[in-house]
Amino acid sequence: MPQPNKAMLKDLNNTYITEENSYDEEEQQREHETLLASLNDEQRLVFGGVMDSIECGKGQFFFLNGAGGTGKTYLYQTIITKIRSLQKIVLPVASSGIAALLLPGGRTAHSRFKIPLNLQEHSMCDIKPGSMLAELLKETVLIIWDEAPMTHRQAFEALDRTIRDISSPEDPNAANRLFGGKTVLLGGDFRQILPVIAEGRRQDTVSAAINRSYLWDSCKFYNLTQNMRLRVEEKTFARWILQVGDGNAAKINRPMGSCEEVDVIKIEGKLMLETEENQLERLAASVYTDFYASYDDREYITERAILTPKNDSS
Ligand SMILES: Nc1ncnc2c1ncn2[C@@H]1O[C@H](COP(=O)(O)OP(=O)(O)OP(=O)(O)O)[C@@H](O)[C@H]1O
Repeated sequence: MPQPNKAMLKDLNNTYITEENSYDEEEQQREHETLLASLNDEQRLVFGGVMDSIECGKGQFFFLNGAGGTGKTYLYQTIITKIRSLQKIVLPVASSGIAALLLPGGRTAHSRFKIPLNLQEHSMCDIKPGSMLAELLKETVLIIWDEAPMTHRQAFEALDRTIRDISSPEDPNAANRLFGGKTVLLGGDFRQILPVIAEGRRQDTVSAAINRSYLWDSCKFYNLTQNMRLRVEEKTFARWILQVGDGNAAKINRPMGSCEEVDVIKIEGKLMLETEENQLERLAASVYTDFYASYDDREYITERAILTPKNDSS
């Protein structure tokens, strides 16, 4: 009887790798074909670029830029199902738990890569060479990281150093390649939330963003521009959000002589919670209705969130 080789036995004992290899190839292939058939030209271009980088071992670093509704998640799903149908490993992560739940098999980046909470300029992830997680990373052909603009650049840099470090004993070239030669696809929208620096100034936020990293010089940039949402009210809302992000939304005129630097924009009444008192309690009660009856319902929790971009509740 043929004996399994050592590398195969090692993989079988690695629960992380076993878990990632447990997808049904045929089911993934079917799902992939359905998604692929409806990709628009912009999405197709990105799909081709990412697959080419993986298949030819180019190890490219990509950024997928696109406003809400332009089909980033849809495209990630198309790529993920393709890779899993080939019995290869892709690790989809997101900066926030909510976005991670939208990716099949997704996790938050901090939990997946053991990124330290107190990042410094030369931090590394807490992944020991030879550990199960290190072996999983070595086997991974693609990392997808959604909502990248809201994570501090030092988190990506820590992951870059860590993958080079754990891969280089077996592959000396890995030490000189971005992410040790792995293909990495970041995505998101710079108009949305940028890294939150507690009590930071504007320039602190700007210098923490991924586009200020040494990694950015090697990044291939893709843009999705077509809004793929079908419902009219969703399209209208998406258009308004885009105007807010671009600074073009209708503003409320400032009083004559005001030296205030920030603009005040008009928000439709139906999006407002009109209340003078107990504003935080009212907000929480309105977003999390029936919280105690529903807090352990995955769908209920996935569908709602309160964002506070300035890390300031007052
Ligand atoms: N090529 C496509 N064919 C059919 N439907 C699509 C396609 N691309 C996206 N969609 C649909 O459009 C809607 C928005 O897409 P998706 O959620 O992927 O956008 P997104 O860029 O991830 O948005 P957000 O940043 O708000 O999460 C979804 O309902 C999705 O199923």
